[in-house]
Amino acid sequence: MNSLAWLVGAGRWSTHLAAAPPLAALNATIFLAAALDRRFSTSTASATSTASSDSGGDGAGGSSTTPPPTVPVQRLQHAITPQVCDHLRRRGFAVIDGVFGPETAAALRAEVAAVRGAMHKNHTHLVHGGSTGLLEKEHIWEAELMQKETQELAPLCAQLQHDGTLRVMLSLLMPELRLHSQAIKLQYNAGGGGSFPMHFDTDEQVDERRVTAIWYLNPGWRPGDGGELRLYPFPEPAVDVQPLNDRMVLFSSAHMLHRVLPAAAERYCFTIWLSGGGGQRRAGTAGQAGAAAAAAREELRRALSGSEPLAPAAAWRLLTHPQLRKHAAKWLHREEWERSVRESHAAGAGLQQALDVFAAEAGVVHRALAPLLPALVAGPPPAGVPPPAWF
Ligand SMILES: O=C(O)CCC(=O)C(=O)O
Ligand SMILES: [Fe+2]
Repeated sequence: MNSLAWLVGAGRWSTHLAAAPPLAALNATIFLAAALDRRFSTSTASATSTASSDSGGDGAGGSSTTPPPTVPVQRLQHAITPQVCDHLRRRGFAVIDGVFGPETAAALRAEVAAVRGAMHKNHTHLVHGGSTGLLEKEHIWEAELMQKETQELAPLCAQLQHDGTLRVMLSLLMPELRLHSQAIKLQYNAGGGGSFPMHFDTDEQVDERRVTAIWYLNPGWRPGDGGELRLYPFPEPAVDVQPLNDRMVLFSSAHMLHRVLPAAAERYCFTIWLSGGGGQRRAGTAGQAGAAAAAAREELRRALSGSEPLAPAAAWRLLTHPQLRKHAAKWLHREEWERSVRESHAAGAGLQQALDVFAAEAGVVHRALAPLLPALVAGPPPAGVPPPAWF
């Protein structure tokens, strides 16, 4: 297969690194700390909606008296505002503080801690030349709430696994998401440098995950503890989200490149993935969609077949194209992508294989996108190039 066929091919990756679900996520990286910090203060200000007035306390490390019997899910009705959805739609992510209040956050944290004994290690999935390997991430433990025994250890999390309030609120304000189902995962990062390499949470051609919602449960978090979630809302610069207590972050599962920076301290969170469709999108229109996708691929092939660099506007139209932007983002951040792979796994043959997969993928993207790279490096996109759609 030539580079371009691989890149815009029929939805199967011959080479990729995946994080959370099998075959689901691709990995990569860069980031300019000072500029980003400034950008982040602006972006969080507009992304953040304070859902409660009693969220100021730090929850005192989970030492609350009586745990609340249920999660006050009605608070999500206030948390998911039109402003939050607007940010999510336009920028691909949104951050909301004080979602459930400190007591509930402490109780949720205690539940994740209670499930620790039933957790398994998280693995990076390496797909290379048709075979798949699993590479353990250091210090990262996870649990899905499949078993009754685990649900009994974490009743509030089990409530959230089934409660539809978040899904309904997002569906009301963003009907285009067509959300249909959800799944929860509890995560404990033991510190000691635990991190996630760059990845997407899904590939549109693999499943219908649309929105990732992560709640952080870290009352004592301080700068220096690490473990920030770094988002790469390409073509905008990266944004760091501190894993602060009772904070929820929402982002596009398929299009938001992200990673977790090495954590020096223990870190608790859980994730709800909201998925769409239930097959509705494919039913009936599969033929049309297939034809449209084939035409789009053909158009891309033509555009990228030359060897001359494209002018900035033409190049950026392609760089923000749904089929190319994720590769462009990873290529742009390739140094950090490689670093994140090294940071997330122990030295050894598995890490070497992951680095080989990284090098192969970065090389393919480099060759396939060659006419666009001068414009990408010179960035940002010129005025008039439409921003990419996130959902
Ligand atoms: O822990 C986080 O902040 C994000 C984890 C993550 O990216 C994942 O589970 O896919
Ligand atoms: Fe992720």
